[in-house]
Amino acid sequence: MDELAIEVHDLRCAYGDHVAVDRVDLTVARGELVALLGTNGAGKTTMLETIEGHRRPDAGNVRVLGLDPVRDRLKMLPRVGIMLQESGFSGELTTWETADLWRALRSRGGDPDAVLERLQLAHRRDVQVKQLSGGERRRLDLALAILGEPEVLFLDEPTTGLDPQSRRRTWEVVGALVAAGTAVLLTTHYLEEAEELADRIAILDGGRIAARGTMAELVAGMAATISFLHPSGAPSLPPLAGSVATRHGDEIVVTTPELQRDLRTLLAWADTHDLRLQRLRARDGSLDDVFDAVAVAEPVAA
Ligand SMILES: Nc1ncnc2c1ncn2[C@@H]1O[C@H](COP(=O)(O)OP(=O)(O)OP(=O)(O)O)[C@@H](O)[C@H]1O
Repeated sequence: MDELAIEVHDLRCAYGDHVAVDRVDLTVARGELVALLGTNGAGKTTMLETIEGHRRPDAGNVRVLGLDPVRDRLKMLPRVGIMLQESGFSGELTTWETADLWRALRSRGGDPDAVLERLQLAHRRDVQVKQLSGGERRRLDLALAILGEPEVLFLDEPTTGLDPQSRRRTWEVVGALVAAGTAVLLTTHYLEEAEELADRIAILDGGRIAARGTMAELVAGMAATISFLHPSGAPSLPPLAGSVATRHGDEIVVTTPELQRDLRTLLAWADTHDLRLQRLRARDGSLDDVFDAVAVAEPVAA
């Protein structure tokens, strides 16, 4: 069995003269979740639509389960689940009728009641879709995408509009599918969603992959920071070799390659001078920092 469920090689997609996806490579293995992040207009949706077979690439190669998503569409569809940003289901049908219709259309099998139970929609099975709340509809979208346990799952911003509890429940369901061997390609604007779920992360910017790797690999190059309110009348800071201290209003921010060493030095300095460091915070580099670095590096139009 092919270990790679999704293979994208040298993909290029353009709208007229505008290149939306520019020579991108990406793979997702079975049992792996890859999160595609990016600024607005970075090309995530275009890329996802092309991998799903809704658009033909202008150049490059896409394979899903070894199949060409456009040419072999009918063979591919029963084996994949797709959760779009907006679903176009009739509001007149009930939740259960929608799931049952979807099962018949996708000829993929699966038990509508089981999947509704899994997404905590069993109590809403006989309610018309138009009467569901926004969050319930989003959960129904996911229920339909995972009906019949697809081998590959595409999730386009799956938790937008969900409350924290529903979001966590969604993460549990997706995590269980990945553990059972499903390959998942996810786009999201929630960095904590990528941190929670992704085995690997790719950050798209202006149609190109600007950064990629595991969470650990991505944040490895990011400096840690220590911040605190500058105590009034405090003497100058102790020497912190290789670190940079800046002042933002009343706050001191130390950017450091040696978090533990500098924190120890600063606490000793505060003890010696009998200072209280208010709003003291120390943290490692984060995905936000990686994302900011990508966004900041964006060329400014002349
Ligand atoms: N139908 C279209 N015709 C022309 N340009 C388009 C079309 N759809 C998208 N674009 C452009 O292609 C680029 C990529 O858009 P895309 O929707 O793929 O980005 P995205 O990363 O999904 O953005 P968002 O996070 O805002 O949803 C953008 O510059 C967008 O304006």
